[in-house]
Amino acid sequence: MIVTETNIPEVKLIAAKKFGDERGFFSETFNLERYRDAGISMDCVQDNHSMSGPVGTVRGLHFQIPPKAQAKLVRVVRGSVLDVAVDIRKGSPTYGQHVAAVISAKDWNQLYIPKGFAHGFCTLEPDTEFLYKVDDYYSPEHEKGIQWDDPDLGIAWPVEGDKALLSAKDTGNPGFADLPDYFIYGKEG
Ligand SMILES: Cc1cn([C@H]2C[C@H](O)[C@@H](COP(=O)(O)OP(=O)(O)O[C@H]3O[C@@H](C)C(=O)[C@@H](O)[C@H]3O)O2)c(=O)[nH]c1=O
Repeated sequence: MIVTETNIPEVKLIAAKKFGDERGFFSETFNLERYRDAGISMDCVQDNHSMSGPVGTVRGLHFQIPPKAQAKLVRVVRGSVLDVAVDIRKGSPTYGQHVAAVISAKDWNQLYIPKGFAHGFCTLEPDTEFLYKVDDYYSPEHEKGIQWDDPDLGIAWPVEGDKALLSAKDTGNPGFADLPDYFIYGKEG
């Protein structure tokens, strides 16, 4: 496995090893010890799997607030997405900045998103299947969203605002300027 830093050092791109043979392939997609040694410390408690039919489906930007904040390790087993992580840690040198990376079944890559980041993605292919591990349980009371296409964030989404397919919930998310200081840099836990 190869771990690469991104423009926000705490967000990491991972290339998992894939062993191909005449049957198909084998891949370790998570290994507590090895990921920890690579600086990715996650006590995962839940695995999630979503499928998005149409190209241009947008899910996000989402996060859970403390004490139910979640780190996420995301990957794609069918299709591809533009995956986005926005730094929402007040006082962070990269506050308000984001990482955007194509995560795909073909590239077999993963993105590690620590606590203190809002996360979302836009599908680039039909029927994209998105898998992710999280290190705290789903808690609707702690769940928050930010407007995915807020111009303040400057995210180059691969879909026009009026063509994106969103959940009803995600059409009503507040803008970045209205975000309370849920996370303080250095105290994300
Ligand atoms: C996230 C989640 C949802 N659900 C339920 C609630 C709801 O009825 C249904 C669909 O939920 P949502 O519309 O919130 O699903 P979705 O928009 O896919 O939410 C996800 O988006 C991505 C970008 C993330 O980063 C995730 O953390 C999560 O917020 O699934 C769970 O039971 N457990 C979960 O962990």
